[in-house]
Amino acid sequence: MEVPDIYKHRIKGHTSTFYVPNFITEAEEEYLTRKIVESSQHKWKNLANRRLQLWGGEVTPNGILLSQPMPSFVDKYPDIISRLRDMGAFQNSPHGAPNHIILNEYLPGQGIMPHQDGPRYHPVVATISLGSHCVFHYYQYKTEDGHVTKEPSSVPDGEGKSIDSTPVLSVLLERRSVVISSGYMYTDRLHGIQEAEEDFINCVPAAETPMDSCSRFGIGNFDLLGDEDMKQAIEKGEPLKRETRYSLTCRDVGRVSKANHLFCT
Ligand SMILES: O=C(O)CCC(=O)C(=O)O
Ligand SMILES: [Fe+2]
Repeated sequence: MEVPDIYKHRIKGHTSTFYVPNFITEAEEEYLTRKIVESSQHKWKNLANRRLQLWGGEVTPNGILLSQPMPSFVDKYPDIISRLRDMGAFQNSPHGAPNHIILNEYLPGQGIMPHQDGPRYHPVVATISLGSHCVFHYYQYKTEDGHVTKEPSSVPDGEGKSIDSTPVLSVLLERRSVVISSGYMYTDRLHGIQEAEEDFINCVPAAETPMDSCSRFGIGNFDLLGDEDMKQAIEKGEPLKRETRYSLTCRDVGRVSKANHLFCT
């Protein structure tokens, strides 16, 4: 499979966010999904509204990865790790490629609250979607006087800050796609997925909405979408029904410990 060049896939108006449709093939999606569905129950961690698995090891509260081998279905077939490395998604990260993956499972109706992934990771995350689309929203904090922040880094660490409920960017994540969030989108913005069984993409062309002049239909990546049927459904204003979705959120942890020897790489 030809490796995509990340810079061709930048979301207009957002210098540090990239969207690549069909990052993995249908056969790879089917294989990966089967491996996930067949994985043993004890690998899952159950949260209140979704469950997840950690691949590549656990990260300590101090931000050290207690490294474990990745499953072969992310570094042999399909070799997602090398594909991400080769496309340049992690070109400035300590290892040039992800060494840790959080797999999330969402049933229709499940989502994730707006949050930041925090300083334990190098500020880039590549999120691959399997099985279903979803709509990924990025948000900004309000300042203490209630206004939104204009400049990246103008608000310190987000704890306790209130969040502006109007997204700064919404991205439709098709199944088999990857979205890459880096730079200020990682360090200064939040991201989340609303709890919904179907998604209604706003059909008002953004030229008529003041929020973001670069987005069409309320999403910033309409022009980058790969699935013509989905584009037509959006143009017709049809709701997009969610199925069970698996997300592979790939990250690079700078500090790694193997076999109980702590060292920095
Ligand atoms: O599932 C997703 O697409 C996002 C998950 C996420 O934000 C996270 O695991 O930190
Ligand atoms: Fe996250």
